[in-house]
Amino acid sequence: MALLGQKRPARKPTRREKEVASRGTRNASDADSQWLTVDRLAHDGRGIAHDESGKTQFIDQALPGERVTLAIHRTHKRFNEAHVRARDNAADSRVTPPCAYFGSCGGCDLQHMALDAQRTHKVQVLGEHATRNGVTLPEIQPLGDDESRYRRRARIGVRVTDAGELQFGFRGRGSNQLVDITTCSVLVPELDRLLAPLRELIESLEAPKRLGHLELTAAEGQVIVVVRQLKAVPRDAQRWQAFAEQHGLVVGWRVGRDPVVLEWLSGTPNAAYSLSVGATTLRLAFSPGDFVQVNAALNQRLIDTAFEWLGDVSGLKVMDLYAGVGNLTLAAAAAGASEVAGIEGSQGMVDQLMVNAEANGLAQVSARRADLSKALPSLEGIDLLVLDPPRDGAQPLCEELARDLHAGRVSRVPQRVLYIACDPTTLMRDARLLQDAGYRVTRALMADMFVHTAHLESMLLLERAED
Ligand SMILES: C[S@@+](CC[C@H](N)C(=O)[O-])C[C@H]1O[C@@H](n2cnc3c(N)ncnc32)[C@H](O)[C@@H]1O
Repeated sequence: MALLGQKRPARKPTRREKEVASRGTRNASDADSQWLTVDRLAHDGRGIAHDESGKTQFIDQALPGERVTLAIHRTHKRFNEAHVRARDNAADSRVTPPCAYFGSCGGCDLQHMALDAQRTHKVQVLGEHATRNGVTLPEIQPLGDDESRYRRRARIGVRVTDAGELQFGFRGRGSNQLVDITTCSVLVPELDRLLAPLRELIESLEAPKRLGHLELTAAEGQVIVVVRQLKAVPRDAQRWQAFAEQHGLVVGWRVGRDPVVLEWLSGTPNAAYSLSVGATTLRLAFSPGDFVQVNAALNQRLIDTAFEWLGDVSGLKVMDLYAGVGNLTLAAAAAGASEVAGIEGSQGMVDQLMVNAEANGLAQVSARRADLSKALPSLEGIDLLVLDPPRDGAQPLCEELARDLHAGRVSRVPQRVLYIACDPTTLMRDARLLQDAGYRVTRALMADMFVHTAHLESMLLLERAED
């Protein structure tokens, strides 16, 4: 009989559910009382120590050389996850985190480490990924700057609890819950100073529950706020308009589900950033949903380094895969390449790339849409291949290059590959494929694009011997 309108009786947990529960969370009172010394850092920035039985402990915010006792918050068969209960000494690299939310907010992992120590750690991580994959690297160049207010884009979650409390911020560490914030020390100042007023505005809205999240973008000369709104609320639209006027913002909302409609409530978006290539200054326009690197200064320096490595590219035929709105495509053209073809999966970004090429007078640029996980382009006659894939990497393409090289089809294999990656695991997997086929990594760089987090951007130049 159907239990309409009645509570279902509790069912027995499955064996899997029982196992997960028994693994579960131990509270601090169960914690180990041994003093352990932290040996090194895991790739995600947690300290690693071993207890008397040899079991590995991953410890939040513990640094190499520190003696600690632990509060274990999760046990597994081969390792435990823990945080520090007591610390006997402080590593030289320890600093006071600049943000009061560090530790609870999931946005940053490394604020307790000095910036140069963060960078040394990330260079080491990149090197370890290379070693693990058998890739031979030259010395890894670190690239970073001291400006840690770097994020020009952010997505802020908004939730109203059943008790009517507003939560406004990023997800907590290892949790789905939002950590309520009024400031963020890695946002560029024009975005950070908006957080407290935005929070106040949302509290005053008629229907804050209709709001999903906010996307903030600091473009040159313009700050754009896009509100994810489940259902339009006209009185709230007026409040957003007044807020936009007061703070000089462009505000839009994406309303509804299926289809979601983007409606501009105040101002007209005209987002763009500048990029210098030699004596040329490019202006790249983008829409709020398009990919752009979050750290503008490091993006510029990464491109400077790339063209320093590449030397004179005039007359070269270049293909830029995963091209976005043309960040590297236009840079290669401005540096003198004779033909540059960009391929990108989003038609909107392909169109934007072509608008950008035309606006910057770069007639040698072409672009088309393709899903590069399925359709591989012909590289016949290409001198330089630029790869800048998402986290999955570019395995199918690298496999195809390796097959062509093994089969002696050298005209289809570029002399040089410039590979930029946000995931060192897939980067080194792909680099190994290219290395086995005859490429050599001649330059390697770790760009600290995401300061205070364990993420790193890397760039390799791979070259094969002249035919
Ligand atoms: C890391 S971004 C790089 C964008 C650009 N190179 C830049 O520097 O701004 C990766 C790009 O790959 C695109 N992309 C993701 N998956 C793709 C696929 N399967 N085929 C083609 N493009 C894809 C994304 O839309 C995004 O623009």
